[in-house]
Amino acid sequence: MSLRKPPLPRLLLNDVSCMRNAQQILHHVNVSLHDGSALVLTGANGSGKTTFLRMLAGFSRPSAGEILWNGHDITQSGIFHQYKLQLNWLSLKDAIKEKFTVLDNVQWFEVLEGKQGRSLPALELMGLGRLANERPSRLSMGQRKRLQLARLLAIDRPIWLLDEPSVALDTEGVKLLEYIIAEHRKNGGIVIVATHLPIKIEDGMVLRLPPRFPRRLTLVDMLDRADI
Ligand SMILES: Nc1ncnc2c1ncn2[C@@H]1O[C@H](COP(=O)(O)OP(=O)(O)OP(=O)(O)O)[C@@H](O)[C@H]1O
Repeated sequence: MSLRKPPLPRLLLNDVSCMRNAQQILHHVNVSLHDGSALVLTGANGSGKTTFLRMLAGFSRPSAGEILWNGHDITQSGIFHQYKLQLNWLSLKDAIKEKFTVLDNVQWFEVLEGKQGRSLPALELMGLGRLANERPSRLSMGQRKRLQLARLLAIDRPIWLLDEPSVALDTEGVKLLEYIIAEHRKNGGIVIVATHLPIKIEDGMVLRLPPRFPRRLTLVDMLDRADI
């Protein structure tokens, strides 16, 4: 009989709560994530999906509980320094610099990462190869989102925190997003996605955050309940 211990989760949220602006947003969340896994956060507007991602990114600390990376608390400064180098963050703010070309907007992040040669192939995969030398002002909303996805590929860090990554993408763009998420996971990456829109993520865990303030009954709810 083997007495080998099961592997530590790469990321563990242990009874985590989080406040924002003196209000408790997340209550006693428990999640464990191993290499190659995915977590999909859903819930009503204001339920705390972005707060969850911000906390994992280290922008805010848990008010209770702990977040462990490889078994170490990420809020310890020595650990956080290493942990943050594992993160790739895609937010609704696209951080695109208008005075740079499309290619420079990806390459800049790649160079900061000490890497090279990934930016153009990433843009090509995202269907932006022919726009590489244009200014971002030439891009549509969906193309700007594709540029952000190209950055994820060029920077190539293991833990992806994606806030509404499919907003503004067309059907092909969503398929590309699903493809790069699947490939990233095959390579052992972890993906955490906050989304309102359906994205196909095989065997992804789903965490539905409860609404912060239960909404009042609407006329439609009342009619439903009356079964008219
Ligand atoms: N900048 C902020 N400062 C203080 N409180 C905030 C701020 N942004 C959001 N909140 C509070 O945190 C709560 C959770 O917001 P959060 O953005 O995490 O929700 P969400 O689930 O991502 O919403 P959405 O679906 O609208 O993107 C909100 O109800 C709001 O009261």
